[in-house]
Amino acid sequence: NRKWQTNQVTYRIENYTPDMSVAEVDNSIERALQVWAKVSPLRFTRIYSGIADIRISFGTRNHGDSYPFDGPDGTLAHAFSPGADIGGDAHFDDDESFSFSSTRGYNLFLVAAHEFGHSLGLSHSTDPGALMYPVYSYTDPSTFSLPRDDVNGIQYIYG
Ligand SMILES: CC(C)C[C@H](C(=O)NO)C(=O)N[C@@H](CC(=O)O)C(=O)NCc1ccccc1
Ligand SMILES: [Zn+2]
Repeated sequence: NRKWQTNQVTYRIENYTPDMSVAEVDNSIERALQVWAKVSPLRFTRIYSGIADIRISFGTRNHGDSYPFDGPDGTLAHAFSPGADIGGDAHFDDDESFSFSSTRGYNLFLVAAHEFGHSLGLSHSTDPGALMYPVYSYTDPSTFSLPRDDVNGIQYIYG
């Protein structure tokens, strides 16, 4: 697992899903990054042009990397561990239905928080209660608190 060599990490939202409003996507992404900022020295800055460390995009099937998505369900998203170019980037499968507040479809905040764990250098956890557990399970975003296993994981990498 690589790591970012600076605590200042930039991100750019490159496109949007039709499932939610722009404001809801922005808010979900920002809150998902704050989950990790809160328990680490990492600080995230949004940029609107140029090359960001974490490039966030929605796509289906072949979407520009060697890991095509698989249509509805199955893989929901993937992200690359820290590094240049595709390193750190998070891609969301737009054949999924993403949601903001309802439990319909997959909650974008939760999926993004999991993906950004990968973008920061975390792999999957074997702890079923962890955010980095391989399989999505809904928890109320308004009461979400990062599980201890994930806190330990990020603090092991970034101190
Ligand atoms: C092998 C990878 C590419 C599978 C992929 C993933 O882990 N992405 O980070 C993924 O979409 N996993 C599904 C589960 C699966 O494919 O069996 C998932 O629910 N990931 C999103 C997730 C997982 C845990 C908490 C929140 C969100
Ligand atoms: Zn994952």
